[in-house]
Amino acid sequence: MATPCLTIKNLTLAYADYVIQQDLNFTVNQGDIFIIMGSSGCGKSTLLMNLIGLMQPVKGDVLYGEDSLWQADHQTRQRLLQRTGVLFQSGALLSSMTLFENVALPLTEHTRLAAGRIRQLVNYKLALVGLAGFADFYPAELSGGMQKRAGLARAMALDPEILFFDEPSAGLDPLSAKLLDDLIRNLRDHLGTTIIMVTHELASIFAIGTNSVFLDTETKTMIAIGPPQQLLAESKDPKIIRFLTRGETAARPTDSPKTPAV
Ligand SMILES: Nc1ncnc2c1ncn2[C@@H]1O[C@H](COP(=O)(O)OP(=O)(O)OP(=O)(O)O)[C@@H](O)[C@H]1O
Repeated sequence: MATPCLTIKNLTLAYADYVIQQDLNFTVNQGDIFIIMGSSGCGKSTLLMNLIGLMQPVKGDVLYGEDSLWQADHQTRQRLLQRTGVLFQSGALLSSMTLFENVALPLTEHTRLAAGRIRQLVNYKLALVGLAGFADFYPAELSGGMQKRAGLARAMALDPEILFFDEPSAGLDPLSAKLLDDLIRNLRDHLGTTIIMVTHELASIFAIGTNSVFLDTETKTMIAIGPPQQLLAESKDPKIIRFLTRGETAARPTDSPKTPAV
């Protein structure tokens, strides 16, 4: 049976009085690769910030397992957030540090592990993302795909239960994007990490998404939830169909069971 990892309850997101999304209710289960999708500006990144403690919702709550993120005191919130890792669009590596130092940073900041143990863990994480042998390189000496994978190694440094990604494959060529998808799926399969990903890359959405939510700009709320393939095959909402077929299909034909091509 599916175990809830993150529960989003009646969430309303706003910048001051400007409501971005409201009445969001959904559950991310352990082991999901959960996609947050919707057109540009609908509020995907804003939702992510409310899930990772960087921005407080104006209403509702986020539960990590059974623990409230937003009713909790600061210390408890920090403890809950230590179970997470985040990879932002930019990869956010520190340019003045080598890959080794970048990946070691969360370990030196948040643990009391001995230097030798940290070295072992960093080398393991770099090997995990295919960057063994690049520990002494600086971010500027790497390709965009390698920088993303290094960012992933850093996000994985503290063995998070949940990994959040904001547009991980943005700016990558299709092959590097596919490699990153494969890596994300491997992490889920081998380490059991739950993945929550903001993206509008259709290839990634269909390749690795096990469940998804669709945020709508017009109504300012979610208008669909379900596995992406299922939404593509079954949704009757023109907005969802247009999005998932890159605008090639405006509405589902009623006389043909054929799935539109993507
Ligand atoms: N700091 C801010 N203050 C006020 N409004 C903001 C702020 N950040 C974002 N917004 C607005 O909130 C809305 C949602 O932005 P957000 O970046 O969450 O959307 P998104 O779906 O992630 O977009 P994209 O796909 O283009 O990255 C947009 O209208 C944006 O202009």
